[in-house]
Amino acid sequence: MRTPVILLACGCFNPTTNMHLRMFEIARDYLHRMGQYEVVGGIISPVHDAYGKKELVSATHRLNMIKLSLQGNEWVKLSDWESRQETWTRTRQILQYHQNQINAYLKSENNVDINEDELKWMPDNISRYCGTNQGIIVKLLCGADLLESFGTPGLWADDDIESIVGQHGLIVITRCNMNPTEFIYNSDILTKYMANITIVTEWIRNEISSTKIRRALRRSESVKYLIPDIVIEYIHKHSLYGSQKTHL
Ligand SMILES: Nc1ncnc2c1ncn2[C@@H]1O[C@H](COP(=O)(O)OP(=O)(O)OP(=O)(O)O)[C@@H](O)[C@H]1O
Ligand SMILES: O=C(O)c1ccc[n+]([C@@H]2O[C@H](COP(=O)([O-])O)[C@@H](O)[C@H]2O)c1
Repeated sequence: MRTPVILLACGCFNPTTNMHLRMFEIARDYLHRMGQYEVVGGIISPVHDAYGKKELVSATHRLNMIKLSLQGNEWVKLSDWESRQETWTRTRQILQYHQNQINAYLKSENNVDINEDELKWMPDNISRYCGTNQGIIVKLLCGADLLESFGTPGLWADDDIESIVGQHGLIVITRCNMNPTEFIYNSDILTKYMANITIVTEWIRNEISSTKIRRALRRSESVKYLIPDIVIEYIHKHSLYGSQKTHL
């Protein structure tokens, strides 16, 4: 029997690129074909403004751009829980919060204890799992750069890495010039929990990143087909990233 899982991607999404959306599709496709997991849904959790990364536009804009990007997408939902907290929250807590809410919902009688706001990011078909006594695991979906950031001294707590990989698990999408398999080999904690890490190879290599999109926008270069048209229009309308509307 397949283990039901939900894929949660965290990050800045500054702005959303087509690669963020593709990441969910190739992960779901690969996991279905491998047969171990059943992907119940996907969640995007944009980072809090207090994360304070250079050039980060407000969470309000980033949430709006994700909402626009997800129009017509039936299985990936936006969660604003992280951005509504008082300050930046560590990824371990974000995974735990969403997993606890989902499993509490599945166990609760008539779902009386669940706040309506929390339902917005839950997969539409979640009630199928009510009464099955089958817990749902929320896994962290990320690119290989996020995995490699585990090795940045002082950035992640060892306990958190152990909990994220041991209790949730990782689905890692390969990125240009990165070797996640070697990175795992070099880490004792990651090697210990290797069975909980799935590497998905993006064979159609690309170097799309939000950094390059912001750079192009600043220089008034076209970003069409790299991010959704509707997001480009939003960026121009709100003059984000130093963009000036020369063309779509
Ligand atoms: N081209 C890509 N290939 C694989 N994963 C990607 C790609 N772009 C983004 N991701 C993943 O999407 C998640 C959210 O990414 P994030 O918002 O940090 O995007 P980014 O493009 O890496 O941003 P920035 O360039 O601003 O650092 C991360 O796990 C990141 O690894
Ligand atoms: O939980 C942690 O300790 C932790 C440490 C560093 C980064 N993160 C998360 O990882 C994501 C990094 O995004 P970025 O754009 O800086 O690559 C973002 O969602 C952060 O909240 C999380």
